[in-house]
Amino acid sequence: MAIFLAIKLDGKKLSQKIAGQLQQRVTKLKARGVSPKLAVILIGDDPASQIYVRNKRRMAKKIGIETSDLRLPVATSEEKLLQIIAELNNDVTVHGILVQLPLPPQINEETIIQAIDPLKDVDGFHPFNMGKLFMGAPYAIPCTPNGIMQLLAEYRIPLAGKKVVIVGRSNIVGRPLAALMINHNATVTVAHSYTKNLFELTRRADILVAAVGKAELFSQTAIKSGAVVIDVGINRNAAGKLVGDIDQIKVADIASYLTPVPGGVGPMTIAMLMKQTVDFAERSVK
Ligand SMILES: NC(=O)C1=CN([C@@H]2O[C@H](COP(=O)(O)OP(=O)(O)OC[C@H]3O[C@@H](n4cnc5c(N)ncnc54)[C@H](OP(=O)(O)O)[C@@H]3O)[C@@H](O)[C@H]2O)C=CC1
Ligand SMILES: Nc1nc(=O)c2c([nH]1)NC[C@@H]1CN(c3ccc(C(=O)N[C@@H](CCC(=O)O)C(=O)O)cc3)C=[N+]21
Repeated sequence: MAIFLAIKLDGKKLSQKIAGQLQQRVTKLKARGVSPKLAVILIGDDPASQIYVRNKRRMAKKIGIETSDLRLPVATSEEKLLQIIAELNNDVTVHGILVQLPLPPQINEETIIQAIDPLKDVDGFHPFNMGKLFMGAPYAIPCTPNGIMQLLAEYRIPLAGKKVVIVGRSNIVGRPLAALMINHNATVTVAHSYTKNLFELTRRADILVAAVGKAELFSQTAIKSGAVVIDVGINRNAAGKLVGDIDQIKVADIASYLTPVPGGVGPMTIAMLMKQTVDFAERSVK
């Protein structure tokens, strides 16, 4: 049997290359009097969101994107949040608005997402943007799925006619990624917690995307020899170490390509968030 030593899909490196390109676009925008600005709202203290906010601030600073981080107490009311979003929608100096998910239970996620101006919706979660994406004519693309597509394109990994299995059907990752993969002519299967014989299914995938949130759920027996494996999961293992949904060491022996954790999908998510903000700022002057 062929032994593959997987090629690393280096999201950290590609995100830095993209940051360099964005820096130049931001310089041009600033020369025209427009300073791209992203507003981030974080309610409470979800650990994955904390990492995200920190890394975002760092990359925005490097590129020259202004950020305003609003940290609100976990008891914030839905009315208060809606009022803040309305102000940001009306603020012409703000090009992108992102509300960190998950939200505390007193706030309805759907209500909040629908309150964001779709033209400032950098996450691409508004039904207008999700609808456009599923119809094959996206306006804003959710950042994590977009980052995955950019990484596959950078390494010239073909998608047309490939069997893609996505495990996870969240609005953040699985569903929009399924739409993008369909748009790129892949044959897509989406698995979730009700899926039967999960590993039998994933073993047939040419490209496997794991977006579950269960530390090292997928090992060798779940993967076809030579498959491309994308690890979206961000988890802490028993020893407190940051690990993905893939058993990286074992799967590296049989996959052809593999995204590391950290340094794979995570940095690409941030790069795509920055790109979306710059895209919106450019559209505001055209
Ligand atoms: N690197 C990055 O940029 C990002 C990383 N993440 C990480 O990715 C992971 C997933 O995030 P997110 O999509 O928001 O998570 P959610 O919890 O919203 O979704 C998890 C999905 O996995 C499914 N699932 C749960 N258990 C199983 C199982 N045993 N077998 C098969 N499917 C299962 C769920 O099924 P069901 O729908 O039936 O409940 C659900 O569809 C997390 O670790 C998160 O931290 C998230 C966003 C960005
Ligand atoms: N409205 C909204 N949009 C999101 O896109 C969103 C969200 N809410 N809530 C939380 C999840 C999670 N998420 C991550 C993004 C980047 C890293 C990231 O930078 N990861 C690095 C970090 C490593 C580290 O610093 O330890 C890496 O994987 O290399 C992690 C997690 C976006 N999410």
